[in-house]
Amino acid sequence: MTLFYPQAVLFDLDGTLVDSAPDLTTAVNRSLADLGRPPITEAQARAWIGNGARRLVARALAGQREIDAEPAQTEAAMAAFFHHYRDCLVQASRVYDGVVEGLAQLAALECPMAVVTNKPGAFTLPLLEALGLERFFAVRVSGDTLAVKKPDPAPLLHAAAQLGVAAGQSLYVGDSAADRDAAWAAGMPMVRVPYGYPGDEAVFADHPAAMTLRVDALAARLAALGAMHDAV
Ligand SMILES: O=C(O)COP(=O)(O)O
Repeated sequence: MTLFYPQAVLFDLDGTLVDSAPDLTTAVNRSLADLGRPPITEAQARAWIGNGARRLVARALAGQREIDAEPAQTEAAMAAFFHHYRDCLVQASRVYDGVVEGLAQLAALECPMAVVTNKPGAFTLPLLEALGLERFFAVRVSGDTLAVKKPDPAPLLHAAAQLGVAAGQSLYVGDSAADRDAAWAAGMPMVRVPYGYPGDEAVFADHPAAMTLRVDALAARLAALGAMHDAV
């Protein structure tokens, strides 16, 4: 039997590397206020993040997760969101425990790493830079880098190709059903973090991810596996 040892590790951003829900809630609520609409709670935002900013804003306008069509004010609310989120991008957002340590250990193993997020590209690099994480990632794929976003597999396949590693030789680390479905469709093994914004827990209950691990625990396992590999 050959051990699976990933040649690259790809990471989701919101809910996996960074808890961005408080600042996303602030930006959404400032946008709703501009339109004279009532605010949402942070708990609602946590359940509605994961399919890109536009879907979050549309869900906030509709007041529910499941929506058949975008509410009429979505375009105006999105323009306001882009304005407001710039102002509060890193007020309360924080890196999850174990992330910096884990990324540093993977960097020391010379593991190529990428971020694959549904967040608009205008916010991805500024957020990573403000939190000191950008240095770890050779490749960043955002929600608007391609014409499609997760759960479509294309962003993961694009990131793996940019790193020069086959999808099946890469590992994706995420928190949501969109992450799980994108990884599955890309033929990429997935590790789920034990926190984040799963959104629809029922989906995970039916089809669990491969493993649930914090980023530091994942890095420690890969370091141990690598040492075993080298010893053979
Ligand atoms: O903007 C979002 O929906 C969050 O994006 P992510 O969880 O893919 O990082």
